[in-house]
This record gives sequence, C-alpha cells and structure tokens, in this order.
Amino acid sequence: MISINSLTKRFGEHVVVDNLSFDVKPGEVLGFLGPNGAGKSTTMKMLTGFLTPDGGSATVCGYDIQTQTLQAQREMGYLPEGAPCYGDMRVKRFLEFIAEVRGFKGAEKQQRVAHAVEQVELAGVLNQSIETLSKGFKRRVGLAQAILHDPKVLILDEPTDGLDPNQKHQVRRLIQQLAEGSNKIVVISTHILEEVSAVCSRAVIIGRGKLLANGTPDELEARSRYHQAVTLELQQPVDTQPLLSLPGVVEIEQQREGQLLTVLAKPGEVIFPAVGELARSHNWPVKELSVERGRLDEVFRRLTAGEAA
Ligand SMILES: Nc1ncnc2c1ncn2[C@@H]1O[C@H](COP(=O)(O)OP(=O)(O)OP(=O)(O)O)[C@@H](O)[C@H]1O
Repeated sequence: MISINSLTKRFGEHVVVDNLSFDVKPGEVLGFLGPNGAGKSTTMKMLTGFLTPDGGSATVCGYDIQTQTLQAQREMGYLPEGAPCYGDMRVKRFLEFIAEVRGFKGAEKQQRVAHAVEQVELAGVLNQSIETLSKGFKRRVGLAQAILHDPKVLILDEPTDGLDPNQKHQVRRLIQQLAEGSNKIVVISTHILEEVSAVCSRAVIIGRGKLLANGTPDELEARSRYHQAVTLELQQPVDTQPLLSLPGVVEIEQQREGQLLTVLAKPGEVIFPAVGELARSHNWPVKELSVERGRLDEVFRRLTAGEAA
C-alpha cells in the first residue's frame, strides 16, 4: 500500500507539488497523469526517497519514506525518467552491480540477474555497453534494474517515453505481466492516454502539483461529454432535426459532410435505444451505429486546461 498525505514540494517560490494526497492499493496499476511540468517526476522522486518533501508525508508498505527510507526503498523498484546512468558499463555488469547494491551475492545474484534479463528480453545485448544501446533497450535495462529484487512496488517514470510502437507494446505487456495475479503496485507516469486505457486500473490526474481527478478509467470516461454519445455513420446526410427533439439529446456534431453524426447525451441519460429507433422509423441509410464510453483525452484536456506550467 502507498499512502501519500498532503505531500508538498517547493523550488524557491514555486510550489511544484501542492498538498497532494492519494492512496494506491495492492494489485493496482496506477496511471499518474498531468501535463508537462505538473509535478509527476517530483512526486515520484519524493515517493522513492530521492527528494525531501517540504510538507506532508508518504508511506510505502507501512514505512515512512522520510524516517524509514531504506526499509521503504527495499520494497520499491524505481525507473527514473530518461536512461539509466553508468553508460560505459556493459548491461550484464550493470545488472550485477545493482544486484550487489540490493544485497545479493553468489548464485542468488546470478539467478536474479538471469530472471530479470529473461523478463525484459535483454539476452541479446548482455555484453554491450549501455551507451551504445537503442533507446528502447536502455529503457529495458532501466526496467530490469527496477525489477531485480522482485519489489512489491514499482515506480516507473514515463516507462514508454520515446519508444517506438512495438517497444511501447512490449513494455506495456511487461507491466501487465508484472501486475497480473500478484498483489504488486505499479505506478506509471505518462502523458499517453491510451496507456491508461491499456494497462491502468486507476488514474490520478494532477495539474500544477494539485490533484484534479482520481478514478478508474471507466469513471473518468464517464465524466466526458461524449459519455453515452451515439455515433451514426450514414450513406448520405439526413435531416437531424428529429434527433434534437429527442429527450436526453443535448447536441449533435457533424463530420464528413453530415455522413458522420455524433449525438451527445445529457449527463446521466441513455439515448442509444431512442436514436436507433428514430433512425429505423425514418429509414435512414445507417451503415453503423455505436455508443461511446467517453473520451479520456477530452476529460484530460478539460481538467488540465490552463494548467501547463
Ligand atoms: N531541481 C529543480 N529545481 C527547480 N525547479 C525544478 C526542479 N525539478 C523540477 N523543477 C520544476 O518543477 C516543475 C515540475 O517538474 P516535474 O519534472 O516534476 O514535472 P512533470 O510533471 O514530471 O513534467 P514532465 O511531464 O514534463 O516530465 C517544473 O516546472 C520544473 O521545472
């Protein structure tokens, strides 16, 4: 369990993390979202004991990160933003070094390194120096050092940043595998909203260091103006006036010269059956009719509008 209570950080006059509180429970993959400069990395650095808060507190698996830093760090794996340092080290030696720092020796050290190498598929580059690796492989090395000691909590700062779509997919699959069936906690910071839908069980959105939203992807999507919106793909445009007369319909958006209609519902209203019935009774040339869960990107943009630092 992670518990963050009124965490605050200032750089000079600038309040970067502002009275931030939230919890993460075992088994959760938390997406930590916010625009550039929102304070995500700073929060993660405080949570992992690399930066001292100016106010508030955080506990990881019951250990206070300021007064029981080493115990808390033992429970955590941390992938900082960017690439791992020690660029001139070979991958295998770097991982052995991290295993030694984590207190492993002899056969267990070798076994830990081998297991992490297998999990993130690094076998092909073990004897290559880190600085000569591609960005994707550097991220994998970072992930391998974070999971070496099989921590209960993984803190990953933009784990897929700069990766190509295949590598993004692989890293997301790895995060899912790590979280699946275990009671681990994974916290990933990201600006990529598809990542939240793909891997996260909950998302926290911050802006200027303040909490703006905390909910499951479904709950956040339900806050979208497109929640329960009905999309009609038509062979030719139709008179949309009858749609606007339906109770529960608030607005219609038209694209492709009227051949794609998005019918927006009033909050709390379900309009799909009525829209379907209206299309049928008017014999509209409908190619496709679908209902939306909501758009996370629109919720994110609305919540964080004007929040970019
Ligand atoms: N050591 C520091 N000294 C002064 N200001 C800092 C320091 N570290 C971060 N900041 C400032 O704090 C703010 C938050 O930075 P942080 O890196 O936490 O944001 P972020 O949400 O992780 O952003 P991004 O998505 O761009 O990585 C920014 O305005 C940044 O310039």
